[in-house]
Amino acid sequence: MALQVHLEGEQSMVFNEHDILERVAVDERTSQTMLTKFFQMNNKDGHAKDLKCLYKDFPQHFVWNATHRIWEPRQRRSTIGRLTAVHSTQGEKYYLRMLLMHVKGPMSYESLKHIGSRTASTFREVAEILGLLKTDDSAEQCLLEVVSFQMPYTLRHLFALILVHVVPPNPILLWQKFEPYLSEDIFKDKSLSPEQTRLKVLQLIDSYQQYMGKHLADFKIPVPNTDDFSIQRDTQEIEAELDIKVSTEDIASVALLNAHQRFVYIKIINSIDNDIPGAFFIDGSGGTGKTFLYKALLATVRSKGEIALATVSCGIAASILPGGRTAHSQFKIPIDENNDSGCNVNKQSNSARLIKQARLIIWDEATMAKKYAIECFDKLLRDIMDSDTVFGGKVVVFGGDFCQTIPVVVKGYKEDYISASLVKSYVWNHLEKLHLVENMRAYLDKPFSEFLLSLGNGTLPCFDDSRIVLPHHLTMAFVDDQSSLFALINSVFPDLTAFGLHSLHTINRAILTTKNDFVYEINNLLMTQFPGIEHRYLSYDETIDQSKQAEHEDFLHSLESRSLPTHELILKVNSPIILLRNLNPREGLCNETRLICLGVAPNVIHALITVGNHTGKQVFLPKISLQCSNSNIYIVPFKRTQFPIRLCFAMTINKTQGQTLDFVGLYLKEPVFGHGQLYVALSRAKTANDVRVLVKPSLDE
Ligand SMILES: Nc1ncnc2c1ncn2[C@@H]1O[C@H](COP(=O)(O)OP(=O)(O)OP(=O)(O)O)[C@@H](O)[C@H]1O
Repeated sequence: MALQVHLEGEQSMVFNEHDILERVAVDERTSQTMLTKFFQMNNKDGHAKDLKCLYKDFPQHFVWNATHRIWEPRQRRSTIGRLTAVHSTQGEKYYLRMLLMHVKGPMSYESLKHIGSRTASTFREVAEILGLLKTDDSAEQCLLEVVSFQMPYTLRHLFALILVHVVPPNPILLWQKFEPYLSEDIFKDKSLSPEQTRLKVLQLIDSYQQYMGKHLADFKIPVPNTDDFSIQRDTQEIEAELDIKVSTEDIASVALLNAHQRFVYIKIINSIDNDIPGAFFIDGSGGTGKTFLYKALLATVRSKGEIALATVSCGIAASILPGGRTAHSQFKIPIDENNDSGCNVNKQSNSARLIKQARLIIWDEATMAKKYAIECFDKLLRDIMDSDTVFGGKVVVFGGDFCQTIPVVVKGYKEDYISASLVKSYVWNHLEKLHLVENMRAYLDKPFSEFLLSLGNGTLPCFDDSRIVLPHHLTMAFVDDQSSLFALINSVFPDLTAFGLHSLHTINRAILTTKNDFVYEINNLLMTQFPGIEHRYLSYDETIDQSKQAEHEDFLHSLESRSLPTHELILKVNSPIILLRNLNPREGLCNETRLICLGVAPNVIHALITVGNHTGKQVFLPKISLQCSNSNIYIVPFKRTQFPIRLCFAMTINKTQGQTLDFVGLYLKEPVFGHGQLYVALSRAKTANDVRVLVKPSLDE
């Protein structure tokens, strides 16, 4: 059903040739339109008031009587409403349409201009305040909102992040405007001249950007032309590695290694100490202490003042290891595997020097990497080391668990997954296989640990070829969709106010499920119960080809993808959120990092990191433009400007790989479909008491 859109007093009116125009103009009946009557209904009609719906959804509940020009309650058949198209050149009418698409239950044209305590003078202004328009000053607004926190260290990180991910139109102006705030703490050092202070601040920002693959010069920010700056640039990558703090806990972990871990540890350290080339693969199922062992190895090498590179196939696991980075960013492996140019590391570069100096290179979750990436890495090392030996004769340690997730091949079959994986590479036969077998995560619960082992190895008895029976004490009885889901929610989150205490025990609980649709359903449900005031953020969506914008705008807002934030993001202070992009893995901001939302402002979110090595760190997140990595899945390629986050009371199973959770609620509305998904989900818990599984029986059961 087409719904009229017009500015106040600018509706089309139908009248007869002989009608007297003065009368027509004041005739209430002919001047009423679907839109003016929609406003009236929201004012006066009890049902419409309760519904408080969007204009486009109104025809689902009311039907337009064209003769009497009134909305009447709908008796039958639901209809989908569509607002008539308005081109962006039509100014205020275009912005009015935009607001009608997003503001629920408006009572008049005027009411659309009220936002909280403010009254805007135009619809455009309202659209801008609601974040529906892309503004050139969003980076500046974001920094201004953070300035009041007086945290120059965090502000510098945000500034670096904004330059790389927000790409403001005039970085130099931004620098000039915020230099005093960015320098506040360093300025207090009276031993530094103003020039030296500026140099130091710029060096710091430049060094943060380096891990995002950029430098200040890329943004034309004038860097002092001093030797200090270029020397620092030349050595900063190596110095940053040497500066990684070795925690006393990681040093102490060497003494705690179990017999298998110790065997592997000694073997690897022996290779390093005696300069013996070594290429190892540590195979261990979930919880057998691979990460614990890597930390012990890294601490041992680094505490001797030597370089150990910690890399991982995925962002979140990188943030768990001290100094961890994704292997793709550390070794500059091309994303496109058809690109045969190899790793983008120049043999004379600082990155190559760093790799050459490294005494140990770890690549965790190598089972998730495609064989081509590991082969690129092998070629890079041979080139840098001028050697024909595998991995250039360096000590390289891969690790992973083939029972968990293996490489993702879009729309691929089982054979495609296997043929893309490390085991099918020429490299595989060169790796010395070392095994960890004792489940240290579930060591307090032996029967649970043994159950996980059989599940991972595929040795549990199956019926109907593929189904297994879960032990009774892990499952919850299914009554009906709603009450069973509420029971699961209550067992995982018995007290939602506990999030406000920022206790890690509360934050480290999650409902895991198989599909994003179920994730949205649970997150939305929990958000309605979560205490606090709702803050609503709407994304700005734009087609890459701008000529298609007007035609597709409504459609773009409705698009969902697992790698994109939603068009409408509802947040409350203290709600748990998850990051959707690798903003700066070195600083703990990875795809899948979980955080707590500490505060909200129109252009920035203040949050606390709750997983990995950066737990407890406060960060600020800007809105960024995100393009879906595979635009082909949409009819029209487009970008979405939104905070790169989602709620994470519930998550898909894959998002928790490598993590230990204090409580796992597994919601199986339909059977698990991916390789090792059930195993990954259950093996996040330490004991059987920390798991509850809700399985919805299939219709034939
Ligand atoms: N030797 C040990 N002594 C004490 N605790 C240990 C030991 N080894 C591992 N752990 C603990 O067991 C848990 C699981 O270990 P870890 O995360 O290293 O396993 P993992 O093999 O990396 O698991 P996943 O494959 O699921 O990522 C962690 O809480 C870790 O601290």
